[in-house]
Amino acid sequence: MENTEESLPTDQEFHHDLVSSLPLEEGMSPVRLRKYQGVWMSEYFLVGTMNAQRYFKARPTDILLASYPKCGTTWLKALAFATMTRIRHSFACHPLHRLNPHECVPLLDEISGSLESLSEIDTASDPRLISTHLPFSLLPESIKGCGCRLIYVCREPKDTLVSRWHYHGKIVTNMGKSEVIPFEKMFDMFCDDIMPSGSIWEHVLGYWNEKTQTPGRVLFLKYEEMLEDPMGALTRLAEFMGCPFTEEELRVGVPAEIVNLCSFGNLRDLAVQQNRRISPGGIMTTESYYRKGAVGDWRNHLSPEMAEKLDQITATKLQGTGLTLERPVSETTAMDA
Ligand SMILES: Nc1ncnc2c1ncn2[C@@H]1O[C@H](COP(=O)(O)OS(=O)(=O)O)[C@@H](OP(=O)(O)O)[C@H]1O
Repeated sequence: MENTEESLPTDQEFHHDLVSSLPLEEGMSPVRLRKYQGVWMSEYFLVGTMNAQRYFKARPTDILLASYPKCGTTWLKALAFATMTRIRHSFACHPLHRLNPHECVPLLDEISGSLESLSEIDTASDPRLISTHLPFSLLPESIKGCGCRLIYVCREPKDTLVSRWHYHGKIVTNMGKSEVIPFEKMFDMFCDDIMPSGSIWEHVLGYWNEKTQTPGRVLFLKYEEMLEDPMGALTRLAEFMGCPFTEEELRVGVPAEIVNLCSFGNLRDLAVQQNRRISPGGIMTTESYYRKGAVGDWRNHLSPEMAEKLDQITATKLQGTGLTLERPVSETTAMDA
């Protein structure tokens, strides 16, 4: 039979077919994982990822906020958005009072898999603030090649795992399911790199390698250091984004206003008051992104043996790279910071 234009699969159908042909892991139900280009990924984000890889056109002026899930993405988005748009928005009626930070910075690998979100990014004016959970290896070639700036936030793996497990519990509840994966099982999957966005160690190292190979391109932030010195982190962020605070802004306390606006306590209270469902896919509620905002909660979940095993993996994977994801010295909470 002759192929007419109608009978050819669209890119979207092609991508959906491709997703269902990929290796499947259902141990993290209801989140289904598929192995794509060597990385376990949440199935929800795969069509969006493929669309981004195929169609996204990066610009040298773009600023990409990248992170492994549960490492401080929400906070980084809030800080970067408030910093970049500070001339436009007064603190009294700031968009962050009514919007979740995830609604202020678009996700490149958008869950919907439609091209709408990509075209919205495409038409945005410079400089564009965009976010992703993709590992560096899966980024669209246009991002890898265009020299745009990357801001990466990383977090100590044991606390990241604990945060992920609690978040997963919320996904299960919000989807009306009852079975939460036992912590021990998620621990094993985490050690074996079978997590959404793949291995935390490969993820961090992908961006770390880019930082060492292309000086000046990547700002590397650590969640624990941000908690200890939020003002210091904000100062570095603003300088890296090309909009350092002026003498006058310092004098009238603009950085402190931004730190307070984006603080865990403030954003969590706003989210709890709103209590509404938001993207991705309307599964999560506004408050789902705020839990403890603390360092060291792994002590309440991991046995000494489990902690030792994860620390060993971290030490082995990062050996010789110059990067550390060390145990934090002090146990700062976001509420204190
Ligand atoms: N403003 C602010 N300050 C400090 N800490 C914050 C903030 N916002 C979110 N959080 C804490 O970050 C954890 C969620 O990580 P992410 O934002 O990366 O999650 S996500 O990937 O976007 O779903 C999660 O950590 P845990 O509390 O350990 O679960 C959140 O509580």
